[in-house]
Amino acid sequence: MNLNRVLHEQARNLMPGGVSSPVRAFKAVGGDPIIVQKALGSRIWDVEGKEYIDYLCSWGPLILGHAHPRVVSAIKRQAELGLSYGLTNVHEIELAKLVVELMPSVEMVRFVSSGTEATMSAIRLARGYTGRKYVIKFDGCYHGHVDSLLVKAGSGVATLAIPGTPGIPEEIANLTIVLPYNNLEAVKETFEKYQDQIACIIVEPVAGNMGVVPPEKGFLEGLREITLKYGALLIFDEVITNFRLSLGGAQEYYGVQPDITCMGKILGGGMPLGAYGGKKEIMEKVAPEGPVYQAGTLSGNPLSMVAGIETLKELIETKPYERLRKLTQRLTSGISEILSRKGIAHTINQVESMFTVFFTEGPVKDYESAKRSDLDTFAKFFRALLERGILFSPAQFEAWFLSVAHTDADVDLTLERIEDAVRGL
Ligand SMILES: NCC(=O)CCC(=O)O
Repeated sequence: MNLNRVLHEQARNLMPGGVSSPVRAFKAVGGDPIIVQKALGSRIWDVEGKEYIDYLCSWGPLILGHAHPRVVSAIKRQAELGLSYGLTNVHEIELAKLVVELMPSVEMVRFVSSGTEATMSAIRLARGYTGRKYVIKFDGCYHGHVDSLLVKAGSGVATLAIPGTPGIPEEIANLTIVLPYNNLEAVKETFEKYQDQIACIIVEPVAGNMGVVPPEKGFLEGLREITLKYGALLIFDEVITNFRLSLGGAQEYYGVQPDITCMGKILGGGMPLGAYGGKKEIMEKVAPEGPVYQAGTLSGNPLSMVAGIETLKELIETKPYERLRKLTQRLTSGISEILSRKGIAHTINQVESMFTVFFTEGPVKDYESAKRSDLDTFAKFFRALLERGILFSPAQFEAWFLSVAHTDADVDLTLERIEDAVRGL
């Protein structure tokens, strides 16, 4: 019997669904989830020794590919010097400096251990700073598993079609107002109704959790304008987009500056790391400088810090963005060509090195249109590719990622295998 299946069965007795995060169970696409043995560069191997070209890239952090030598040796060096101090270390100062230099709107930053912690803390800070309680989020956006942000969320919640999550009291969910993405009119109407009761808007500047959905022209600018008008804060959840679209994230890419930015994924170079940051005036409200409390035993962990520092330095020194965009473009146009030839309805949304294949005519501009994708075709496509050694997100409402380790030859091989896979669809 397949070792992946044997181990998954064991795991299911020990961990809910046999996983530490729901999407890893491959529930929406059927078939056995793979159990990983190792990974290097653009490749990942399961416990059977089967090799895959990896476009999941750990859900986004691995822009340098798996086990990049520069990052790995920094972690090894640091490990000899201690794994955690629970006190400030010099690497925090260095990474904070890099973040402040690179992200246009960030003057001060607080490190945490995950993207979820970053968004949870950012919301608290926005409420503490404004003294208001309502939060606006967008349908199909996902900001981690924070109570008040898990309302009509994308990512795994959308994938498993969970309408709402038990365990979140109505009183808390009621403080979150959910609006359609790319719909400024709805935002305006909501502010007219709630006026000065809205603490903040939180938004993925490029949605990545209903599949990739770019902001329409004027959407982010409009959010900036409205929040300024009503004295609410604008929070960009850049956990996926930071250092992915450009060195300065989506805020640099689109030229719109939020008040608070949530970071993660690439920031930690594959180690657990999140952060939130923004203008000094706002960040100085965070304890111990100010009254808004937030803490963490492992926050600023030296292993995560050095992994983040080396990742950012590598990106600064090599500026891989144009090459990544072109390589991704070659992959997406190749996929589109193959699907068109086969007469399979599809739309591919790409922003730089992240993209999603939707099985619908499109355009896909919000969660309503993303949901038109034929999930049955998606599942078949996923399984056919997995069988042929191509791994991407086992969920429609996520992104594919390329890394600097992916080569032209990888893309050629991927297209060849996709061509073969769709023959059977
Ligand atoms: N884009 C969503 C994620 O990266 C989360 C992955 C997970 O739920 O494990």
